[in-house]
Amino acid sequence: MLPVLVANLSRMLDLSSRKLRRSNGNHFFFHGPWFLGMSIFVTANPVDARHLFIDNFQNYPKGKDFYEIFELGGDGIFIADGDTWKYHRVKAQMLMSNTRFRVFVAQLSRQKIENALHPFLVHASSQNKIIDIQDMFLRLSFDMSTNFIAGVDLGILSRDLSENPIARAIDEVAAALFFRFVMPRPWWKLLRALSVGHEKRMVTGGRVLDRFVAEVIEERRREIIEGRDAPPSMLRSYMEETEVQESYKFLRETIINFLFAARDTTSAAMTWFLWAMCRYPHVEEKIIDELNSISKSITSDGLAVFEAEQLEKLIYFHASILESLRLHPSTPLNIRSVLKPDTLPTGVKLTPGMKVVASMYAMGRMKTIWGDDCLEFKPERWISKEGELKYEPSYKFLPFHTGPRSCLGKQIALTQIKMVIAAMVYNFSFEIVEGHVPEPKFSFILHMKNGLMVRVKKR
Ligand code: HEM
Repeated sequence: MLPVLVANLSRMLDLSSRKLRRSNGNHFFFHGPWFLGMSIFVTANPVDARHLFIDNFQNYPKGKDFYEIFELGGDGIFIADGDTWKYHRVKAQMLMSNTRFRVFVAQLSRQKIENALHPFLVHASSQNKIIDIQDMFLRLSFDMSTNFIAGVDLGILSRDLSENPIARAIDEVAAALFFRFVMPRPWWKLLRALSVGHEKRMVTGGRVLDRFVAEVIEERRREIIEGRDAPPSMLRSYMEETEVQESYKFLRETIINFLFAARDTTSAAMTWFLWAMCRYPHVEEKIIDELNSISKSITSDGLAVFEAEQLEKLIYFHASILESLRLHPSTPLNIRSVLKPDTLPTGVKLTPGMKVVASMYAMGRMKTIWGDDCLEFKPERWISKEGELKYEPSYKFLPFHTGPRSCLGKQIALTQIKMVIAAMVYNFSFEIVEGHVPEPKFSFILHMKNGLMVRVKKR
């Protein structure tokens, strides 16, 4: 069974979605070889999701295996369970729901659009260059995230697209984490003991990240001691609180967990959305019409930039982003452990030691949830007859997860996606290079396997 699984990894999302669509109850069990004791319950059923993530959420923690796989992130919000998780969650929630913080993130996004994104696209357009827009979004999203999380701008999105050691370390660590996730535990443990392959890169990448984190914490500490002004950031705000001032461990875990939570998710969402704009020009046209109805400022380059609060008014644009996330959720799978024996409302019995996987990718493609046209890209499905946004329960639409562990960065991510995409499609047109077929890649994040190669033209 396992060699078949490994050989089909790249097609795993589509294969499992097909199986989920055909299975009674839209769920199934996957049993690995007996000697691994692997028993996984895979579901795309909203009734299961509601029970697992909301009603009996305490029984489905991330678990010990998850903790071991993601050891680099320590006890951070993304990894921890119980009281440690709650502590991180309460602190982060307070900061991220603060209006001043949200306004600051929007201002920062605007600066990045004007100073990095627009110059990059103007240059690419004037040179008639083919660009990998996935790589561009990863760079932009990394710059934006390090800025609001740690207060540093690494300037990774630049004209020359030079390689950055910190971004490379994150990529290598993420690939190694995924390798651990899909390989039997004894296998990756052996590679770790031998310090070879992904495991070796995990160690070297981890060191680069730790050095980066140590430097930014030291820099913020000096700013505070010397009474220097600095733009607000998560790190600075935490360090100004006496309670956590000295806890290096807490600050380190916050930076690492938030970098992993924010960078790839947001950039993957932007990449699939831009792909949708190229693939469905009638949707793009409607979005541009909507953008024409709100106020904008014109930069010295003669390019339009939109403010977050203006973009909030646009229903069709918002609906299109939800539609893109429905078909291409940034995190395609969500994994949990089983603490105590439990019976789901659908009658399935789960026992401790099993793993539970909810496929957001499959859920977005279920006729039982979205109707016969579930595979079509139709922003209209999110809009009522009265022209308002339709409410869909979060356990049915899981790209930002649901329940007590739902995404804390949802509003920030939506703001960034809207500001960036508006500044792109209003000023530039994009065309996918002929013969380039974007394909989902099977990993924690729904990246495109071969990037998204496009030509860009100034409108
Ligand atoms: C389009 C962009 C994003 C998507 C689709 C997304 C999606 C998700 C999902 C599915 C989870 C649940 C993961 C799990 O339980 O295993 C999650 C958790 C989380 N997200 Fe996001 N996210 C996005 C952007 C962001 C950003 C920009 C931030 C930070 C500013 C962020 C911060 C977090 C945090 C801290 C958690 C952990 C919550 C907890 O466990 O209590 N996310 N996100």
